[in-house]
Amino acid sequence: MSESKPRLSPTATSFAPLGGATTEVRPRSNEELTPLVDAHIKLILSTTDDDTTDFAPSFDLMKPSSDLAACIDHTLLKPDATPEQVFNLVQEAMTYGFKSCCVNGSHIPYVTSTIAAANSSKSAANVTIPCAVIGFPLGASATAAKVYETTLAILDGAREIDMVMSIGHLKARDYAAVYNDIARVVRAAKSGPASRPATPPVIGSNTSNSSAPERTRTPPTGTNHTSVPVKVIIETSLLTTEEKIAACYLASIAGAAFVKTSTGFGGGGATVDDVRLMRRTVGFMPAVQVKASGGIKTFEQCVALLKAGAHRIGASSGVSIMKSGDAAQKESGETSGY
Ligand SMILES: O=C[C@H](O)COP(=O)(O)O
Repeated sequence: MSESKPRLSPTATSFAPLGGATTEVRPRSNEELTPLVDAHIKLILSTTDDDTTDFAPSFDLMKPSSDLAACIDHTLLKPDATPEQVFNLVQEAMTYGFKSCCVNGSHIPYVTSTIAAANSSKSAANVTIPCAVIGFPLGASATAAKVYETTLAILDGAREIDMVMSIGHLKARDYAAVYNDIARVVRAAKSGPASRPATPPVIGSNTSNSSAPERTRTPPTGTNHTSVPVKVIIETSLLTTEEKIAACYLASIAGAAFVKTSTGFGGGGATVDDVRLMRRTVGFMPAVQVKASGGIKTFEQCVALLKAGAHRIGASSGVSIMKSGDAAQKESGETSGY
């Protein structure tokens, strides 16, 4: 996606990320964070987005393409998702070239091994990677639980992490809790396998998945990553405008690679206005990207959200998005072949 210049011109020193390298996490206090958050809210609200110029991705948005597919996280997060449905998700992702398969942690080993098996039988490796949701869908888990969930998912092959922030602490303006929660997950994702805690002891054979094959948590090949990007889901449908700005600002300075609109389970999904606001809010740190997710069903929705500033799309309807775009092209006489 072509990176347009940040639309804001904050003084770098006033918004420099806190805490230096995000591999260290010095807990932050509300005394430190509240003035910074309030200043950013004021800045964003004062720069009305009268500039509605669209962001132009570096690829043609007139028809579905492999470039569009590479922006889509093909997602299956339903509580009743079966291994067969996960298998189909992976096949679809590899067929269309979607960026990732986004699933709950218990499905990560299966996604990892299914992609690896496909790659071993193909000359060209698939672009699709495993992506795990963490603290999903409520974000109300203890930080230590999110950290451990992150560690296990990466040991099982996850190459991206989509965490849900602590929404209640944000609404209580406990910015330290929100920041520290995100920063500790980011550190766990950046710290690399060597410093990850040992795998948990297997407690007896009467585990809830006793029918599941015994799994030894030795990192699958290719997971020797020292830096797995973390996306922070802020759940826009539950937030005011000021809270959306605060959440994106805190996620950015805590080391997030993306800010993401929705879980898809919070009663609302991605909107053009929210994506535009989020893109402006993180503009002071151009490396931070925006993911739109929740309720995205058509090619046209994807185009509108990408033009509003989204870098990535999360959707359980990836195949119909690609096909709906193709149908539109057929009507106009061109096809993309999907
Ligand atoms: O990206 C995560 C969302 O759960 C996808 O939501 P969706 O099922 O409405 O596409």
